[in-house]
Amino acid sequence: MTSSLVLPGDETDLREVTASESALRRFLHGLPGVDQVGVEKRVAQLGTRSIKTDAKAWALDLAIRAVDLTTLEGADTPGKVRSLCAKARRPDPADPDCPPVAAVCVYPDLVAVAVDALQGTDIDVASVATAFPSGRSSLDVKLADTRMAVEAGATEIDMVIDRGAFLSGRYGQVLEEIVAVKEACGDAHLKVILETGELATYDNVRRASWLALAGGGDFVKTSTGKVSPASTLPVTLVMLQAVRDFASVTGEFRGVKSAGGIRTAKDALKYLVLVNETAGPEWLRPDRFRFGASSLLNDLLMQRNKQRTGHYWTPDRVTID
Ligand SMILES: O=C[C@H](O)COP(=O)(O)O
Repeated sequence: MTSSLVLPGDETDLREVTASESALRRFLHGLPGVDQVGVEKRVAQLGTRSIKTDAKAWALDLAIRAVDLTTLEGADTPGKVRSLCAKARRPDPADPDCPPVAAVCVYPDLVAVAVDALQGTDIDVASVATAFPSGRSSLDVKLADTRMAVEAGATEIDMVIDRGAFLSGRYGQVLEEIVAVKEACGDAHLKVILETGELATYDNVRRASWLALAGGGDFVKTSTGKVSPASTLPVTLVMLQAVRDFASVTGEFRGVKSAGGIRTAKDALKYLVLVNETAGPEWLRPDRFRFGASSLLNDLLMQRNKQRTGHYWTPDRVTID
């Protein structure tokens, strides 16, 4: 078993931690337990925070810049992906100051279409891979899926962990898959989807986050959007604590992507408050925090417009996300 990561200092050396299944289990089960009541209370408290007008305008723009504009439907077509890319480039065609989103996220077979449509921009093309959303396939198939997306031009890969293996305690297998997919990514960034709605406990979310980080994930991502519950504020808090603690031990900054079920600007702002208060303001940037969302952008744009003009858009200004 190998890890791409060596922790500085000698208290926790992930080379040793990941050297054997038993050491890995000891490490993951030795992580402090999550105080469920405390986490939920903290989220409820932060949810009541109001944001001042200036900060709100800034936060709405940040939220737009942090969106991975997503379409992951069996019925997706090149035409739909092109429309989405046009929206990603210029979310509000009437306002040249409106920032573009961070990335467009699609299935592997539509990566080339997105790459072509986003030429000349800094917008990333993210592809789900590794037998998304279930992750139920052989490692060879998962690696082939990843390579296909990267060869087509994906700059970000959103993999899923094998939840069956994780819940059975086969942590070494999960880690090895993450390490292998990271290698197959080459220069593309790797987001590791935990599918928190299937992990049952916050302790498992914390353990899976550390596994993903130890395996070289650039981001830990909550959900596929195909399982309910998808992203929640409490699981995001636990994941933010993991990247914060990982950074304090290793000096390496990794990101969190909250994905699935986030549809309103009001909720997006609650997430940004949570990021600020849990990981810190250093994480309030699109390379350290993302929203994976298929239908959040329109509400962000409507609230942005309301903020600037004092009135909402008329329905004809709203296009598909
Ligand atoms: O990764 C992103 C999710 O699939 C999007 O989920 P959503 O359709 O609930 O926004």
